[in-house]
Amino acid sequence: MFLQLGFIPTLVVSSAQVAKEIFKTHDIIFSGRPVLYAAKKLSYNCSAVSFAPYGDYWLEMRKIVMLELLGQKRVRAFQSVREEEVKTLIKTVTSISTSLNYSGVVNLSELMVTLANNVVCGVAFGKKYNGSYYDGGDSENNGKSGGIRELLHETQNVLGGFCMADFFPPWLTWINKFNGLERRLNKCFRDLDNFYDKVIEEHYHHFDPNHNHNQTKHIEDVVDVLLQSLKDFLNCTNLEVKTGSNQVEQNEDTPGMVQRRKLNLPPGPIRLPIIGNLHQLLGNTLPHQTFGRLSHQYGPIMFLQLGFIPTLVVSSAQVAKEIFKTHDIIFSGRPVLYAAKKLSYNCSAVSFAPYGDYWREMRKIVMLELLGQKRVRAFQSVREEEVKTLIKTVTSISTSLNYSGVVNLSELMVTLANNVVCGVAFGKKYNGSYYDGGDSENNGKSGGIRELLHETQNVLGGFCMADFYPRWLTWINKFNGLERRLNKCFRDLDNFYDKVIEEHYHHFDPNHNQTKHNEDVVDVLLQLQRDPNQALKINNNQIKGVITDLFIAGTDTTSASLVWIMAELMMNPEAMKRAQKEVREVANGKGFVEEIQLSKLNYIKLVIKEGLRLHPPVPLLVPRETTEFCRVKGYDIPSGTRVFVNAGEIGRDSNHWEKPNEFWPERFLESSSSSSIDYTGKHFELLPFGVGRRGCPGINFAAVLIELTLANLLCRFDWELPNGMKRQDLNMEEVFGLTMNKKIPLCLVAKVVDF
Ligand code: HEM
Repeated sequence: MFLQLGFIPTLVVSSAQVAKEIFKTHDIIFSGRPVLYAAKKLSYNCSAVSFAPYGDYWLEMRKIVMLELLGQKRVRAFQSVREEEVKTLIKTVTSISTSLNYSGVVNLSELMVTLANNVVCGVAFGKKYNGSYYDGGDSENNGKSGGIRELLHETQNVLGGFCMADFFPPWLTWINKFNGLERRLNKCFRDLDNFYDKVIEEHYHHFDPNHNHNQTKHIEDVVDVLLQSLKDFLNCTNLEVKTGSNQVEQNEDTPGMVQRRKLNLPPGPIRLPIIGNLHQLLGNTLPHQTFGRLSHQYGPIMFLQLGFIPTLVVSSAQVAKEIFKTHDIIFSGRPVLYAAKKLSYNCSAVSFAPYGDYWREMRKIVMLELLGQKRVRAFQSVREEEVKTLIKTVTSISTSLNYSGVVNLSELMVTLANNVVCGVAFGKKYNGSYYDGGDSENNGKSGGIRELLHETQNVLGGFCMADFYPRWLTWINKFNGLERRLNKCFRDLDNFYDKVIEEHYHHFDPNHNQTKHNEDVVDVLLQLQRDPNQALKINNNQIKGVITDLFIAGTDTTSASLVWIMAELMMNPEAMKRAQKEVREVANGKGFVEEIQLSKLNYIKLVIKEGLRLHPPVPLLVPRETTEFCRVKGYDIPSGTRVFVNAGEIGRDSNHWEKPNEFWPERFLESSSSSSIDYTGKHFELLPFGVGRRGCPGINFAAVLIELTLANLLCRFDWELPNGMKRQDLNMEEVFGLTMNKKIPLCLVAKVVDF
């Protein structure tokens, strides 16, 4: 039977036959657990078995529980605990039945609870804790206020009670503030947590040969077993608890018992309560510059707390190498960010999918079918046509009186990159309004697709407080306008994509009157959708997610690179002269460099490398998130740590680069020491496209477009600064966003060169 409980689609199974079909055929699919409000908190962010999401982590934890705690051998080992408790029960019943006070009436309900609690206590902790949890449960206050039995009773009640927020979207959890549930839950959690801390502390002594614990020999209990596996895992000879300036005891928000130990975290600035180091990030400088400055003080592996988020910042090639050579998989997660989640159709595209089988399949599709060398070559005509249009536009502006010859290269580069990605993705340009499917011409005006993509970049790249706090705080976005902007963006993009997909259905209809066209990305994805041999069945939302990926990851990055490279060439006339000489020789009097001739351009490639070194368009890469606990350079890195690799800082590290702040393409010439360094992720000194499994898959796509465009801008025109401006007056400031753009648009005068 199907029901809708609040916002939650709900299935109720009420016969053996249906249960059999489900669990014989679809057991894995039905093995997830919902994230329930109280259970999440009390199970330490779903880190135990019962509420862990189905997956590798749950499998490991269940293995531990089955092997070490609940397997037959272990159950047998606790025989004496059970027998002792049942004997105590019998004694109690006997004494009540013979006592005059109780007139022989036994409250079996109460006694069964006591029995079960005592057995679990004995098995879990090696002794009964009947007392108050304030003193670690040692005093005797059987069932009275402040007692452990009472605390467990309250925990059961909180877990079992009706919670409105479990049936509505996460932002509605604020309701629990008013109905008292949050207060009760927090109190329960705090009391349990304090009690557990004391129990664990007591158990540490069982491992310490020097501790005078005057213990009687005891059966190994559950806490002993878990501490032993932690000890084995950490390969420690003792469970010494370290102390130091940057060590925290982690007990929530990061799955796994390992985090219950004091961690030896990398150095970092002092954290303030609640905001951690967020205030440092919100200063006047840009995040990669702030991180750069802090890393000079705290080192190339630095730990911060941004709001509630443990954060690692990597600022040297050496640390990046250690991480991505040794722990690439652990560092291949992505955090779930508020705006990215919505705009990537619930992380269903490549860039924000969590690391795992689904991401692997989607990335394979994107690499094989959309961004691989063969496919990139197939789109040569789209690129050449767009670069020719660009040259025509610049020519017409430079000869027109209206514009006094001044070309806004920043704007033209965005148009170029958008048009190329549109051509590749949809088979045609959509410059118009998204209300009519983008067909009318309203280049960049209100309601236009370019404007919509621009707003999408802004929403994605803006600062979102909820990305640094627990999920229930996302209601903030209702008040600061982000949610409204995000929903509008999503709706408009979604409507537009629907129309584009609808149009593409006709390409598969033999009766539809079509003109011949090149196969575009939407065609390829729709074909895969119909392919019965395709392992991953992709739906329309996934197709939309992939298209968003191409636009968001591929347009601004490419245009920003071109703008920065042109700006650097304007600042360095010698390099400009040398680059122009090369392209004009290769063009051989034709006035246009074709793609096939790009392989002859050597110096241009060095210019691009140098531009990307000084101005990586995504200077902190796309944030990663660790999927497990690991150690780097002797430091503990907890699971769920957000990771920024400061490619901007690494590219200007004076330990690796001579004259690091100078634009000097010659550093990559064959005769020099940096000649072998390229940007494909093999050399950790230069990481504009990222690194490892999650490195940029669009590298070929971007490289060929940047080379072709730059070559032709330099071939066809001589460039000058407008209005008598001097080189040193050219503003090279950066502006914060998803992509690091030049703050002031690059406006230059183009002089057409005759061929
Ligand atoms: C100059 C141009 C470009 C630069 C500098 C750039 C840079 C990056 C960076 C730094 C990352 C994150 C890598 C990491 O986490 O290690 C990335 C990821 C990505 N890029 Fe690019 N990119 C560019 C162009 C493109 C293009 C043209 C496309 C597609 C048309 C593209 C598609 C992607 C995708 C899908 C991802 C996510 C990969 C994943 O998470 O598995 N990029 N890019």
